[in-house]
Amino acid sequence: MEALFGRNKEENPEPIKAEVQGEIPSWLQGILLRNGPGMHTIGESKYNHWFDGLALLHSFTFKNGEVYYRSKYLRSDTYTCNIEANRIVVSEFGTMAYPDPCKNIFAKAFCYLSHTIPEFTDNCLINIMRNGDDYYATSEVNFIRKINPQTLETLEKVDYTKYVAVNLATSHPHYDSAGNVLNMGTSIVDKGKTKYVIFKIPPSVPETEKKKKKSCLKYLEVMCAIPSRSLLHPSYYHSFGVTENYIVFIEQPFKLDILKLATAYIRGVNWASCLVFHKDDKSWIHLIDKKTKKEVSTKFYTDAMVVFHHVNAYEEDGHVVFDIISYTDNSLYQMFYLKNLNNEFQNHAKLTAIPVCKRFVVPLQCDKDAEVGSNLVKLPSTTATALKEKEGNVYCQPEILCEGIELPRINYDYNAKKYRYIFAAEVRWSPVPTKIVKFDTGTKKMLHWEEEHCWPAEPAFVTSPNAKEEDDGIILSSIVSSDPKKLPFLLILDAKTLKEVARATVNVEMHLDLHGLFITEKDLKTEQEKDLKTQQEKDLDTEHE
Ligand SMILES: CC(C)=CCC/C(C)=C/C=C/C(C)=C/C=C/C(C)=C/C=C/C=C(C)/C=C/C=C(C)/C=C/C1=C(C)CCCC1(C)C
Ligand SMILES: [Fe+2]
Repeated sequence: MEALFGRNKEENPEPIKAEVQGEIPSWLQGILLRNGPGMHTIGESKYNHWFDGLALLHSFTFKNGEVYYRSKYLRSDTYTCNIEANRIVVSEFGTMAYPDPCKNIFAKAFCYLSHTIPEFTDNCLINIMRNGDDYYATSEVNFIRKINPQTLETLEKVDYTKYVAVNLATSHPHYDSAGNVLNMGTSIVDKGKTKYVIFKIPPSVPETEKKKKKSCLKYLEVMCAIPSRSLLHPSYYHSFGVTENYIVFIEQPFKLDILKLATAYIRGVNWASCLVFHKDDKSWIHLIDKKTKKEVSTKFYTDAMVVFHHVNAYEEDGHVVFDIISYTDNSLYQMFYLKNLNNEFQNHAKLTAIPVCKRFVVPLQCDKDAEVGSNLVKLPSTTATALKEKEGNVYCQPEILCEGIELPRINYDYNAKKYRYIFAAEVRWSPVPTKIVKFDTGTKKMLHWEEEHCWPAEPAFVTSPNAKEEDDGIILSSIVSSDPKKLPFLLILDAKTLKEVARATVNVEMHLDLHGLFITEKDLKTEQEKDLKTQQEKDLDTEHE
């Protein structure tokens, strides 16, 4: 346990050929690229929290039925500074470091009101984001780190604040069919006008600008800004939902306390202690119309909850339906403190609220004449309700879809559309993913894959060629083992049956990761190809001149 969570993992930057059992589908060509914390001790100093660890990228490359594994630490400025100092010198969410680049700023009381934004960590350990031909390691602060998806090399550091006024941004962006990135961030240092900002990044730069080799981020567009209900207590959020016409944002009572943040450094506490769950408050559900860029004016709310992952959202007969994994408290973050994840974790690392997959249904037409107390949901397929209240507010009560799943993924071709299947890791009361599950939201039936001592990572769905049905494809997951004698492997399951198709075993110490994505062969461009493309475009331009 200790070994799986807290022990530093070695990187293996050169490709290692995996031993394949079963048959890798011949059409499966590309790279599964994933991110997660790999180093928690630097010299004598240790991070407090598992989500603080230095980002370790790893990938499985599928080529002609063979699989190659590699891993490499993200060479973030955080990594470099820490390794040079041989101790933790940059603060992470769960670990305050001294000295720290933030010192000059946060030593001044109430400096959050000033315009100076301190340089935060660029240890992007949570996910991978695709933007056109570019790939980034992401976290939840204003920095993202461009990476080479084939070699795992770290490229430039990109600062969102140069393009949009956000101090935080999610590591779970969405993508539309045109390849635009849609993401959300929070602006907390803009003259006290705390707000949530929804923005869009195009997949390429305008034709006329191509010669200048500018970044797509230069063409970032702000779609909408939603003022925070409380200027000093913006909500924390880890993801959001999209439907064809709307963005779904939950302003949950799991909030950052800005006054506490401003004094955290001098008080000697971590940033995480400034995140507070107000169990008696409401969770507000915001729907933003993508076309008008305005919020739906009806006030929808539900009970207090803590949400990290949205599963999917869609519209059906005048309703917005969205599925999330929710908790009734903040024990998930507490559970991942490394002091709890030792060999006696069974006693220390326990959730007091298990993840529950819930379906909310929000009516788009709120009949003015509807009686107070009436249910505005007209969908026969769900037990979720939306009750009209006196003040015109609408109180939403969810339908419970299932319990004990996390790290949800779907066939992303069905994102924002009516869908049926959720792929996820099964978790109960401890931070141990025990099974891979496929949940059918229609029949409520579940399929499982499990093996003794095996801890599966978030399952990624890859569509098969000529797919007709939603689950025509395979599931990829990297599996680590709590039995030191058992080697880690990449697992391929048939997404229809959840039966094993093949596995590729690697003789390395693999880390537990968080999130990632699959890049198909055709989307992979070598740096030479990218340069060639730019050159061809330049040549075309000169021909036209
Ligand atoms: C063992 C496994 C893998 C599975 C088991 C199954 C299971 C239960 C899975 C559950 C998984 C979940 C729910 C994962 C969630 C991951 C999260 C929430 C990561 C957040 C990171 C947030 C990060 C890094 C946030 C960093 C934020 C920072 C540094 C903020 C800094 C800040 C500073 C410095 C001052 C100004 C304020 C501000 C807050 C912006
Ligand atoms: Fe996440």
